Amino acid sequence: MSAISLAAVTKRFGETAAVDDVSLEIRAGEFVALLGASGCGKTTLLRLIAGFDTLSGGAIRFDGALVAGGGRHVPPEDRNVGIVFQSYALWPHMSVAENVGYPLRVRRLKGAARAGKVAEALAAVDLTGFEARRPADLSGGQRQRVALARCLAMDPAVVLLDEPLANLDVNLRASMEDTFREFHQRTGATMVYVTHDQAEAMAMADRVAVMEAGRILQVADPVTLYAEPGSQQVARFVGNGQIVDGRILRGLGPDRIAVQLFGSEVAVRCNPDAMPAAGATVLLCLRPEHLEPTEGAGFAATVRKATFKGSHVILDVSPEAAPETVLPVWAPHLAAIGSMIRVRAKDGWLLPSGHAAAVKPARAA
Ligand SMILES: Nc1ncnc2c1ncn2[C@@H]1O[C@H](COP(=O)(O)OP(=O)(O)OP(=O)(O)O)[C@@H](O)[C@H]1O
Repeated sequence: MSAISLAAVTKRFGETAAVDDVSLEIRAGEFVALLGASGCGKTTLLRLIAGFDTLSGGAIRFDGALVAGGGRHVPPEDRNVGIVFQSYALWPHMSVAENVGYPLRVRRLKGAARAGKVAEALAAVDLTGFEARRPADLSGGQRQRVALARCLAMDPAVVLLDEPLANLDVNLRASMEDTFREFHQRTGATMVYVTHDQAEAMAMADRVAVMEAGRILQVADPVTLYAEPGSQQVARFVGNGQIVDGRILRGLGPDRIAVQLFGSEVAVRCNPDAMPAAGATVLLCLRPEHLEPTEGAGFAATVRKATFKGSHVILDVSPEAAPETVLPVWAPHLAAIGSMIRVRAKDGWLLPSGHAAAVKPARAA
């Protein structure tokens, strides 16, 4: 395994900066997901790490050794990087065992040593017994596991994965997520995983880097990213957070603050270093599970839509105080469309605004 250091990495195609001044330290053995919408630059960044493209600026280091930048470009085959693509890239005329053994053959590993490594790699992805099959006689998930085994057989220090589950159906994706996690635990390889699917990134990665327009907006572990998004873009992209206006009433503690929301008072979490002053208008991120129907205090809202989800119901409601806003609410029961209910916000996250003034927590009465 190798630590990867990206320092002010930039890649321009003509006028477009596909990757724009990206700096990121990936620890040896870490599993990092690059997450973003189509065209945000994640594949380009992966290609730069692999060595398929040259940098326009910045530097890339593996374990402190410069592999790209400052006029230097170590070619892909000398970076000890394994790559798994969306399209599997298997040889159709070769058997499973030949496909997995091919890079070892190129490295001139022979006989029992090669066969041993192939068997070990196939066992790791649960494909023992499939050695003689051709790729055409495998399912999509099995083909992707062959591609993973081929990568594993090389003992790469770094594994790069470019949307490897994009061609698979929903059920297979879930079982492949387990396969990737096990692969990571087993090999201890440093992994960089490109995806536009936030659930996939959150399920597998140690840290997720959210990208937009060639830049990293935020990099954090999945729990922090979900609970404490640093910007509106991240809040919306991760977990479909709704952004609403509120007004600061008073501080409640080092990281809690009372906010007026649709005419009712709610206590929300906030960054202790970015407490806005009382009276300030702020933006809150609310997720469906932060909201619940209530008989008591809360804000009045009209039910626009009710969707049964099995374990729970999602009610789309519009607050009376902001009829154009639609908020999904996690509810235990269905409610009639058009009915008026009361909704309580039991949690929420105050989005950092960047120009905050301190507000003192209220004294205990
Ligand atoms: N070889 C190229 N020549 C010109 N522009 C390119 C080239 N490769 C990528 N781009 C542009 O750079 C930007 C980032 O592309 P990239 O493929 O890295 O995005 P992505 O986030 O991986 O998207 P997707 O998920 O659709 O693959 C896009 O605007 C794309 O059109």
